[in-house]
Amino acid sequence: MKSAKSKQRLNELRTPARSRQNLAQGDKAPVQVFCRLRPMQRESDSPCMKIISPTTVLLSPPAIAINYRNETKSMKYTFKEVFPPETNQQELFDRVALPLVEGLIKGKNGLLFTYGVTGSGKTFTMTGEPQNCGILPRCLNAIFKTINDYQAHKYVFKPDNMNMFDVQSEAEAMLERQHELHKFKTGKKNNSNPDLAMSSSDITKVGGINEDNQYGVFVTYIEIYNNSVFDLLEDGPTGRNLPVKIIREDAAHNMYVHGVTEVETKSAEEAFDAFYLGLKRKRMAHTNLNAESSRSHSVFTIRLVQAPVDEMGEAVIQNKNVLSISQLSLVDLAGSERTNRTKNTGQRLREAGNINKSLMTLRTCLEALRENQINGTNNMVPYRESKITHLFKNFFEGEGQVRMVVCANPRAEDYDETLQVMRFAEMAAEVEVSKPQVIDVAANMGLMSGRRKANKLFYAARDNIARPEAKDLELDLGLVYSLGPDFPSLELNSSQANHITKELMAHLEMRISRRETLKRSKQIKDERFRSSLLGLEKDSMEIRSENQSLKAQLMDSDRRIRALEDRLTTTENASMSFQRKLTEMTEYTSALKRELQEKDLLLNQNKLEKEKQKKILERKYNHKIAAEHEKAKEINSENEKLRNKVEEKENRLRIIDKALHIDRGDAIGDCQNTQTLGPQRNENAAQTNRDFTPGSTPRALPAHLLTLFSSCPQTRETRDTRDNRETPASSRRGVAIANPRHRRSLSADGKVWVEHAPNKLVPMGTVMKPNIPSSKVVNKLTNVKDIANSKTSKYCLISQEQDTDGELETKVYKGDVVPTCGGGAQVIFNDVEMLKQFSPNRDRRNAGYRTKFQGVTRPAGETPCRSQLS
Ligand SMILES: Nc1ncnc2c1ncn2[C@@H]1O[C@H](COP(=O)(O)OP(=O)(O)OP(=O)(O)O)[C@@H](O)[C@H]1O
Repeated sequence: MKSAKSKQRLNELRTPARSRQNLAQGDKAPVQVFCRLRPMQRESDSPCMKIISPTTVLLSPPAIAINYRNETKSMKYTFKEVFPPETNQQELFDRVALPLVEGLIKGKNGLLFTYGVTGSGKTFTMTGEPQNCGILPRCLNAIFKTINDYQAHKYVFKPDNMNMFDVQSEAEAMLERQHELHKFKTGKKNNSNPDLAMSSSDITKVGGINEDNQYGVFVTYIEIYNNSVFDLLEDGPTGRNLPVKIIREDAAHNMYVHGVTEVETKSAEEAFDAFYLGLKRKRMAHTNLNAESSRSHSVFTIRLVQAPVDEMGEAVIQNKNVLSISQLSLVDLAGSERTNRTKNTGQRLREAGNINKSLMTLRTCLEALRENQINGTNNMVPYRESKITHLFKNFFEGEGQVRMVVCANPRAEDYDETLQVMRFAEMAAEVEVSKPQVIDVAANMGLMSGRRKANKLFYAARDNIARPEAKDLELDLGLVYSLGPDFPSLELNSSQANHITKELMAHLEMRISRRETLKRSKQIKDERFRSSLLGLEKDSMEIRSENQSLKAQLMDSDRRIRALEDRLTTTENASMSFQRKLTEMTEYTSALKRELQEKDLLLNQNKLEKEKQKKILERKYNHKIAAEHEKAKEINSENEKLRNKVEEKENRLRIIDKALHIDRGDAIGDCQNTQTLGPQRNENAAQTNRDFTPGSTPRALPAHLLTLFSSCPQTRETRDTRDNRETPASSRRGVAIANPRHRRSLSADGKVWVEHAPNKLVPMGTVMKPNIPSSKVVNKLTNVKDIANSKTSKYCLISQEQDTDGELETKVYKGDVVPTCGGGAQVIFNDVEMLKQFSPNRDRRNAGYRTKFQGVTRPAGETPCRSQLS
């Protein structure tokens, strides 16, 4: 029951934005609008603004103004305060921002805008220049100078990512610090800009700090660009690649950027580091008006977390509900220039459109708010239409100090834009926001003030009490142990001074009772101290053992790290050597590739050359083949002619044969030689003549042999026989008759042969030729004497041809040489030997190098020629 009550009470103590309804009417304050005029750039420039009082400016339309005809009247605009061009940064800070810093320290929210045309000095006012810092660095310096002695250790306060904070114990915070230290060692970059450093004498210290609190400072830096929110402090990619953040409402209905990086900073320098890191990432675009014109709104927020220390004045109370969180948002708005004036196009135009739209929404929101406040209406204010208004909705709807510095460039060229700015400023100044309320959480919890100081003094006394010089030490222990006010005056100067005795008695009694109270209090404290000492001792022992185990872990980790480092070195060496090899191999491969390409090229060239040659040869051979075809045709026609002639001759021979049969007796009688022959021989001759059919031999003869026949000298009788079939018997005397008696073995008859081998023969190799012992070999029968002489009696013609299967066929035509009456000779062919040779591969059955005889005709009783294998 008690805990529920205390919880409720703690919830009440928190300082979220409260709704306006809960606040009294008197708790409102108008938005404070200041005006700062920047110096003129050129002396030749004519101004359109004049300061007529410390709070008023006069804006006069110059002749170049767009609305010159409509607005010829000069207008007065009143501000909380007007700062002339010569106002320095410190003055401005003191007047405008210092109260916000004071409010922040006291737990109040604050919002400060700089608003104005591009180049009017917004960034100069907010950030400033090197050695001439603006509001932002001065705020940071002032905050840290003020809270410096009262800062909590880092990570005691930890953002819970829902716009609130957790409170961690000292041990947890220490662990995180160690973790960070390790991270820092392994390469954290320093973004600090020394130019922002200020001499400590220039830094203002704010009063009114609650010394019984501990403080933590957190900064965020966001950019609103093209109506999207980007976290400028987020680790990772820069520029447009940053992820877009969304605005959300926390449990206390405060708006915040969800997932934004909140950096805890312990000094102004650390905060500058964060600021410069964000600044680096900020988009700066160039326009025709200003080479460094900011195209986005940037919001730098400082959140101050404070929590009361416990009753001992030492550690922060470990309860997130007692935290007080205040924030100061410093907003540098983008320039409010007209787009047509800046000559923007494309992306720039879109940016300018978004900038103008968001500023317009700001204006619309403020107008609607003012309308509601003046008329008591409850019209919807379109905060959500732009990110900037959505984010700061609480300042207008809830509570907080809102201030605006309107920056103005008094030159005439800026009149039109400045006029708009002035109107906006005038309107904004009429808007009221609720004053922030501060609740003293510690007082509500029953904690005495001065705890921290007492604790400090206690430690100082404890440290110094043992020293010899301690007796001279003046310790202000009054706050801690006091027996009340000093003794009253005890001088007894008369007997009627009883009242003095009474006073003394009363005083002494009071002191005695006070002493008793202090004694009791001391006893209680002693008890508590003892128990807490025990607790501490216990904690200390735990910490010691934990420390030892952590040390062991650390050593182990160190060992592992060293081993990993060794491995890494080895791997790196190996990797380098592989890299070298890889490079070599790559070079080698590329050399080989080059070689291959060259070879391919050569090959292709050769191929092309060959193709060319082939085509040339084809053309050549096609010509030749065509010529050969022509020749073959001619030969065929020649053959045809010869065949006709042969047929003609055959016919004649048949006629002769007939005639011979009819007039056999006469014919024999006409021939003298035949008279000596017996009837048997005549019969043989007749038989021979019968065997020798006119058609057989000539048909088997090749063409050139027919030529031989025709080339043989012919007798008148034969000519007559050919010419006249009915030639008388006496006239047929000269017809040569073959004598078959001379036919002997083809190889052993001992006769003289004429071996006619017209062509160069293919060496037969495996074939045994017939044995012809005495022969005369001729290639051409040009001389008749070769055959028509007394010795030669046999003729043999050897021819080689290819058969239809492409096999070599050797034919030996044999015949008897019979002298003719006219002194010539005729050959009577009576035998043909045909030798065919087959390749063993052609027919397995013929394997063994057999030679076949085909179509061999030979006279009876003769030994056939033998072919042998070689
Ligand atoms: N009060 C001043 N005193 C001296 N110089 C000033 C003052 N105000 C502005 N300037 C100078 O004017 C220039 C433009 O100022 P600044 O960049 O602050 O303009 P801006 O309004 O922020 O422009 P943008 O909207 O483009 O960001 C700067 O070089 C700055 O030094």
